[in-house]
Amino acid sequence: MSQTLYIVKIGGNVIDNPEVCSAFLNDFIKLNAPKILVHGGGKVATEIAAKLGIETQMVEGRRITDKAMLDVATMVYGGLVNKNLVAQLQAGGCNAIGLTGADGGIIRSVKRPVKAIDYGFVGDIEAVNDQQINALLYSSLIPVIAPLTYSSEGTMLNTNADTMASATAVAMAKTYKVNLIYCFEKKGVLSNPDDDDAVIASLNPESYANYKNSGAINKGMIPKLDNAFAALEAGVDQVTICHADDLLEAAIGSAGTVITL
Ligand SMILES: Nc1ncnc2c1ncn2[C@@H]1O[C@H](COP(=O)(O)OP(=O)(O)O)[C@@H](O)[C@H]1O
Ligand SMILES: CC(=O)N[C@@H](CCC(=O)OP(=O)(O)O)C(=O)O
Repeated sequence: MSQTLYIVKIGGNVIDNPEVCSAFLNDFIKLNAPKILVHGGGKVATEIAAKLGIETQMVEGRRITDKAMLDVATMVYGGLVNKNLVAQLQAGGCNAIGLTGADGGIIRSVKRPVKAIDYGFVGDIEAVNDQQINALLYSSLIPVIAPLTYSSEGTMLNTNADTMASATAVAMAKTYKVNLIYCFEKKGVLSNPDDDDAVIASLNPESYANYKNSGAINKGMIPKLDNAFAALEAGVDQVTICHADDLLEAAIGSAGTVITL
C-alpha cells in the first residue's frame, strides 16, 4: 500500500486575504504527511497589472497573457506571492522551497496553439518531472509551486494553478496515493451559488452536467471541476473542493465537496 501524498491548491481570493491565508498556512503546516502546496494568485496579478496600467482579459477562466502580462505573472506568482508563502511556512517551522515549473525543470509546457483565441504566453503542460519532485520530498523539503511553467524554447509561460495542481497530482500518483484538495473561499461546490451553505457533499460527472446545464455551476468552477475529474480519471485517489478554513477536515474526508467518478 503506497503512502498518501497531499497536494493542496490555494486560490487567489484566499491569498489576497492575509488573515484567512495565515490560518490556512498554519493548518497546512499541521498536515502531518508528505505534502505539496500549489498556489494561484490571479487576483493579486490583476491588481498589480492594473497599477501598472495593464488591463486584464480572461476567457473561460484563463488569462490572455501578452508579453507585459507575462512579466507581471512572472514577478507576481514566481516572486511576490511564492516567496511570501515560503517565508510564512518557514516561520512556522515548515521547510518549504518555492519553485516555478522552470526550477529543477519540474513542469514543462508548450505555448497554447492559436485557434479561435490567442491566449498569448499561456502554457499547456507537457511533462511533470515526478522524480525531481520526489527528490525534494525525500530531502524533507515541501515544494510550494507557482502557476508558471517553462517551454523548451526557454520562455516562461503562464499556467492555470488548478491545472498545475491536477497535472502534478497525476504525475505523483505513479508513486503515491494522492489526495488532491482544492481550497478556496467557499465551503465547497454549491448547488445554489447565492447560498454559501448549500454545499454539494459529493459530485459525479452526471450530477456535474446537470448543475452546469442549470447554471448553478459556472465561471471559474467549471475549469476547476474539469481538472478535478481529469485527475481522478488519471489515477489520483481522492479529490475534494473545500474552504481554506477546512483543510484539515477535508484531509480526512469530512468537509467540502468530494468529487467521484
Ligand atoms: N456552484 C458553485 N459553487 C461554488 N463556486 C462557484 C460555483 N459556480 C461558480 N463559482 C465560482 O467559482 C469561483 C472559484 O473559481 P476561481 O475563481 O477560479 O477560484 P480560485 O481562484 O480559488 O481558483 C468561486 O469564487 C465562485 O465565484
Ligand atoms: C493561464 C492562467 O489563467 N493563469 C492564471 C494563473 C493564476 C491562477 O490560476 O490563480 P488562481 O488560482 O488564483 O485563479 C492567471 O494568470 O490567472
